[in-house]
Amino acid sequence: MGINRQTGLALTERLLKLTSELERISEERRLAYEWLRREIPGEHLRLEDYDLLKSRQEAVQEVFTRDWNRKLAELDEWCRRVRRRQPRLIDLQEEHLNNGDKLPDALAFGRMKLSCEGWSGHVPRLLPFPFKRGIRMSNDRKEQSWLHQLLLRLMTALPANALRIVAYDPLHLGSALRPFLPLLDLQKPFADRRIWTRSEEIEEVLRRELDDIEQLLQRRFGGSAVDWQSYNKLHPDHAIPYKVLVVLHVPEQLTEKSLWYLGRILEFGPACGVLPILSMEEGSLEDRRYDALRGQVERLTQGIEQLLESNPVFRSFRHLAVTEEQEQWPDRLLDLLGRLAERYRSSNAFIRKIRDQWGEAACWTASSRDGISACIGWTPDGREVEFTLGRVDSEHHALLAGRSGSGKSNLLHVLIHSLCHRYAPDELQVYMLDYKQGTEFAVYANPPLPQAVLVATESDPEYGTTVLAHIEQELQRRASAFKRHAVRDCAEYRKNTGLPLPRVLLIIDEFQLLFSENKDVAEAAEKSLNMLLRQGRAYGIHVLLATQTLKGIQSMSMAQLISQIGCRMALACSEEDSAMILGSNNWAAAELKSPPEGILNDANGAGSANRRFLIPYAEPDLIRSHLDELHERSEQRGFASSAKIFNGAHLPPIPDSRSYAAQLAGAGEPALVLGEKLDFSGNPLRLAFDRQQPGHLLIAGHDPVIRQGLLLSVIRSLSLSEHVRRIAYYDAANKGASALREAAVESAGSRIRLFGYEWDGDFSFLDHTEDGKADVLIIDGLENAKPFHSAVPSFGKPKDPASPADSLRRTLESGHSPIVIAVVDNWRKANAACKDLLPQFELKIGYRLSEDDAGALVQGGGFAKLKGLDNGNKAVFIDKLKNRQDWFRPYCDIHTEKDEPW
Ligand SMILES: Nc1ncnc2c1ncn2[C@@H]1O[C@H](COP(=O)(O)OP(=O)(O)OP(=O)(O)O)[C@@H](O)[C@H]1O
Repeated sequence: MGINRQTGLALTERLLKLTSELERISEERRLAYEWLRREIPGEHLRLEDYDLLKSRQEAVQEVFTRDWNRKLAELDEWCRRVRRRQPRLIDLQEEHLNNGDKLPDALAFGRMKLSCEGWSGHVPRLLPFPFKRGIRMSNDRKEQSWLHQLLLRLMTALPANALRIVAYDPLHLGSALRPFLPLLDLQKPFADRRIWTRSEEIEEVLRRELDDIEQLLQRRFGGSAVDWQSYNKLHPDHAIPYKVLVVLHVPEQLTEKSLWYLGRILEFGPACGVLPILSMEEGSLEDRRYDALRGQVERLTQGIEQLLESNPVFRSFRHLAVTEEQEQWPDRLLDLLGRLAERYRSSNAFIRKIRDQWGEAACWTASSRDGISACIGWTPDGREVEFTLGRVDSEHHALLAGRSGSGKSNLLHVLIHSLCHRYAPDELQVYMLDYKQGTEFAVYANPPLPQAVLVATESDPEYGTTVLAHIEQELQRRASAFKRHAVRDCAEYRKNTGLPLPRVLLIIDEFQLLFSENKDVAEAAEKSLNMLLRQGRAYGIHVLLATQTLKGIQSMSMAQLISQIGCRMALACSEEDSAMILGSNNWAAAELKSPPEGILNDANGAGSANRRFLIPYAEPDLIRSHLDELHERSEQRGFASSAKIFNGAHLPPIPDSRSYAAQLAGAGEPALVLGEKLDFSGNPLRLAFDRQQPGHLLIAGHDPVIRQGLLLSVIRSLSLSEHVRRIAYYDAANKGASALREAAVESAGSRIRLFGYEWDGDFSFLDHTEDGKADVLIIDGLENAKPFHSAVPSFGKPKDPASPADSLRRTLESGHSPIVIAVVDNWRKANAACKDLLPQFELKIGYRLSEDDAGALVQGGGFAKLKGLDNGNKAVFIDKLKNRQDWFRPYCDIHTEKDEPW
């Protein structure tokens, strides 16, 4: 309403001043008459004196009438101004509802009749707003009706978004507020959508309100804002609503804790925009148990009667008679309530921004010693909703679920940003493992989120298990350290040793995919997750699992896994999912309108612990700029980023020669560097050929990009290896691309000889090892390499030297130089053409093979059936001799597709 902004003077003062002016004018007239009487005594007046007196009196009256009328007109204008916005309650109409965003600085409540001689008029009685102290009243009908009137006035005079009401009525089960019950279904102004009635409920509600007050005092205020009003003035875009806390029949059903909470709220509430209104019987706090509260009520509240008494200034008037007139309850309230409901409904749109949660002062100042928490949204009545893990009184792991499009990714962004705003990298480490297709978490890779240890997008289940294993190792490391220092948990470790120990948060989006592919992987994942969920708490390791649905995965021992997760966050989903996420019989999530609504439940899904909240939108630009800010801050503070980046959608690019050389340095034998290990380390996969018994390598799979990448890696590795003398490259499939040829010649120079598909296969120029260096024969397309197929008869004289096929077989059997590296594109064809050769290779690499072909590849090696090789950007290396199996991601040449055939 902002009336004071227009006048520069608060309304209450203005009306008081104008009324006092009327009194002053009357008093001035009286004084003037008195003076005249003294000057011109009335007895035995001469005629001319009488005339003089008469004319003087008329002049005084004239001045009086002029001034009086002027002031009256002014007063009238102000009264009309007030009444235009806050008429008497019986005159309230829709147009009087405050549809703006400004708060009034006074509430009209009843009126005063002023009379003076023959004149009388009314001025509204104004109560300064906000109230400086709580209000107490009795339970009698008159005072209860004042309560209704006061609430109605607040609902109509404050903007819809600016008022919240929390009420407790233990004796009448909510019916004490009967006129307002039709509003309960809305989220405003009764944000809880009900009136609390039970002892344990009010204890919880009072605790919550006190927590909010504490939050305001500790986090939101400070600096330039000292209280609710000054904060709202500084932050008009996200002003904190005014809250009325009605507690009827005090101390009925109030536990000891409730009494204590209430006392604190009386003390600190009004400065934080919380108005406690208590009703109680005379003497109901006489018992010694209530001594403290009684004192607080006397000191910190004012009786409603006192509040409604006219200003003492009026009592000193001698001309103006002032009488109070109370409000009357409107007859047609239902109509008005309908309008009010409409207004509250339409104001439900969520207006908070994610940035509202962050303040510069709060950046990286929090300690995670006793747990981590961050604001992830607001309840409909504007209270911050904190996501908390790891505290003594909180849960330790979280589950987030909601159907596709319900805003899971958005909530994860909000959560990650809010946490990473609060905790520096030495307080919090985040592992992000995303199984979703798309680039949702990719934003955290560049620039890397300072707290991120891992940013993995489009992850692979195999890879996921290695991440879990890595975190398990971290847990073990912590366990040993705790044992050494004889401490029980993270907080104690930090307290006793003074050493830093960041909390670890592992976030797995679409975690059900970890269990989707392969039984071995699923079992490994489940085992690790179980271990982290069971033991993570003490070691400051927390897990957040997100999923679209729990259906399907429930069939595994997932139910047990999930039962260990106490904090549940649900977005819109089916009733079935709601019951699975939150807890049986808890279907509340099915009613959610997500985005932006969500439910936070940190009591294992118990229905009474549902906290409905609204999630802010993490705008992409904002996310990016916040990340830049965090990154800059981390550089200033000297936190070196060590985030591992994994993108399952792309193969790693072939490193430059220098990196290859570095990888090969120190190898005492010919070696290949073929890609990155598919594990948390992401280290290069180095494959060395034993000097004594080098073994031969078969590479099989159907994917031109991987094939090309592997061949380039092979050639580059061999040409950089000081233990390789000569290389023969036979392009039997006639598939070689110019890039490959150029790379071969460029890196190996004269050490390489290139052969086309017409080659006769005579590789006798490749000697056995002489000077400790090996020769290598690369057969690219073994299935097409006719000279090496046993089916090809060896024409010529029987005494002719051995055919290339025989020589190759002998070489493979002997396991001696030249080292043979054969590439097979079409496994079936190769199996038909040179079945006898294939088992001779001790070293094998497979990629993009059907389950059967993969089985045939590892046949006889004692390896479990290879699953998951038919898709994904990965390959497996198998060493039969050493019984070794490594999954890896082959390097690829990003230009492969553009190359023309060789
Ligand atoms: N709190 C919010 N306020 C406004 N818009 C939102 C909010 N949360 C999400 N959205 C919007 O809703 C859409 C879906 O959100 P999001 O991608 O986070 O959902 P999701 O549950 O992760 O979906 P999916 O599982 O299909 O990827 C997006 O366009 C997003 O911008």
